[in-house]
Amino acid sequence: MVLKDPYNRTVTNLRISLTSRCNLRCIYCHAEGEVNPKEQMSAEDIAELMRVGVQFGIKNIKFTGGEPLLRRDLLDIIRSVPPGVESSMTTNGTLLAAKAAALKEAGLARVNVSLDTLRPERYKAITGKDCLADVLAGIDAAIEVGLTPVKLNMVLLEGINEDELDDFMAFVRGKRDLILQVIELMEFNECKFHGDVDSVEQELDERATRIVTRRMHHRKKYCLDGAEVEVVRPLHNTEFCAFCNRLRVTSDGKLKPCLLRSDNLVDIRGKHGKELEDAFREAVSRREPFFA
Ligand SMILES: Nc1nc2c(ncn2[C@@H]2O[C@H](COP(=O)(O)OP(=O)(O)OP(=O)(O)O)[C@@H](O)[C@H]2O)c(=O)[nH]1
Ligand SMILES: C[S@@+](CC[C@H](N)C(=O)[O-])C[C@H]1O[C@@H](n2cnc3c(N)ncnc32)[C@H](O)[C@@H]1O
Ligand code: SF4
Ligand code: SF4
Repeated sequence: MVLKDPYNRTVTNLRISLTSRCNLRCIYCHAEGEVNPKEQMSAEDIAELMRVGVQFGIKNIKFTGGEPLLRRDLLDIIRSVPPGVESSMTTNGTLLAAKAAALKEAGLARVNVSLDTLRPERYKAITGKDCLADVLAGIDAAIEVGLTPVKLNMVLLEGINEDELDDFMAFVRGKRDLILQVIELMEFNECKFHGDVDSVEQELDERATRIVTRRMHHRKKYCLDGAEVEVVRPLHNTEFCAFCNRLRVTSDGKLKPCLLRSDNLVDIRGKHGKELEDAFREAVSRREPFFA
């Protein structure tokens, strides 16, 4: 049975934050909208939640965080993804090189790797750590073992990386396993680097030989000069929200109907069986498009 929210949006995608911990300190991080989590869901509870999700029509599961690769029981969690469900992970990639093969073997389908710059000094300025080379090695390893397509998540930051768009396109050009995602900054903690996504879209519109609209969020995917570029543009975008099919789960065990709200969470700590199913239904019933 597939659940629909009061706005007729089906929920097919579960986005699970596995930890609030991270080994980087990105200047813009929204931490998936989590506010001071104090506990962490166990692998068993996550497995039960995924089973309930599948009962209600979940087809895709995204693991995120914090940094999901910091979870020691990550492979157990991936192995417990119910059959028939596509699982993917969004990671900063710093620890990916050594773990890519095991992730693939455990059943993970693909990864998105956050990479806002191809220049080491900028990487350090954005994330607080001088480890761009590790991320690049992680991307190579992910492609090598088939965690593909690998999406490179580049958050557009005014005065920081807007001039690197062509470099990124050159980086993904001709590589069928790499897709560039240009992401609009969602401002949290008064981060003031909102890049000009309008101009990027305009340029891509002019240069693209093919434009595809994805079902999810009605995101646009541009094909140009052998490069694939997806634009994630959530702010004040009523279409993005109208086609939102995801339910989030915070690392401390709360169902979160919208990334940008924290006033309508459904606590699932200590809930199992029928109680958990009811909580899942309740969270879906609380979903509202943020930009309407
Ligand atoms: N506002 C908003 N932003 C989202 C939503 N889903 C993803 N994002 C943002 O989109 C960017 C990319 O997120 P990822 O975790 O890499 O996943 P994705 O691209 O959404 O998913 P896939 O295309 O399935 O890999 C991040 O900046 C997320 O914060 C959403 O439902 N609402
Ligand atoms: C919160 S991170 C968690 C997973 C992992 N640590 C990583 O960085 O990929 C998930 C994604 O959200 C993006 N993100 C974080 N803060 C954001 C913001 N304020 N606006 C837009 N995207 C953001 C990151 O670039 C990353 O691609
Ligand atoms: S690596 Fe991910 S979770 Fe960590 S600070 Fe950067 S965006 Fe946030
Ligand atoms: S802002 Fe909320 S409703 Fe809109 S796409 Fe994101 S999670 Fe969905």
